[in-house]
Amino acid sequence: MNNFSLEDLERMIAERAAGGDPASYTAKLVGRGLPKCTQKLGEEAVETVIAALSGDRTEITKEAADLLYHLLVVLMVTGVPLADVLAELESRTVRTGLEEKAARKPV
Ligand SMILES: N=c1c2ncn([C@@H]3O[C@H](COP(=O)(O)OP(=O)(O)OP(=O)(O)O)[C@@H](O)[C@H]3O)c2ncn1[C@@H]1O[C@H](COP(=O)(O)O)[C@@H](O)[C@H]1O
Repeated sequence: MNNFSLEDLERMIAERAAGGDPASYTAKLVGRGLPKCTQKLGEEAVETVIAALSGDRTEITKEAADLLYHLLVVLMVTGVPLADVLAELESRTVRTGLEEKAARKPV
């Protein structure tokens, strides 16, 4: 399983969403629109936090997998390729996180 990548999952999500198979969770979720997809992303984020605080590594692993899957769904629905997120992360590697934070424009 070590060859499986987030890019593979991103591709699978796009295929399932486009296919519209009624047996596909992805197609069903995407069909319910962005607000539902983002609601699920938020729920999985909270469940990952709860798992992390419990210290149960099996639960953390499962919740983190749910979180990454739902993040990829939201990226797909909003039209942001995973490659853009990875490029953003790569661009940040030239400086520390605290330097990057200081350089951000105030909101
Ligand atoms: N990685 C995942 C994955 N992770 C989590 N989930 C689904 O996310 C859902 C989260 O569970 P919840 O109980 O929170 O959600 P729910 O109760 O079903 O939804 P709501 O009632 O809240 O709307 C579960 O139904 C999980 O099956 C996933 N569904 C699909 N994938 C991948 O996507 C591929 C395609 O799946 P289908 O689209 O179903 O063909 C699969 O082969 C997997 O590789």
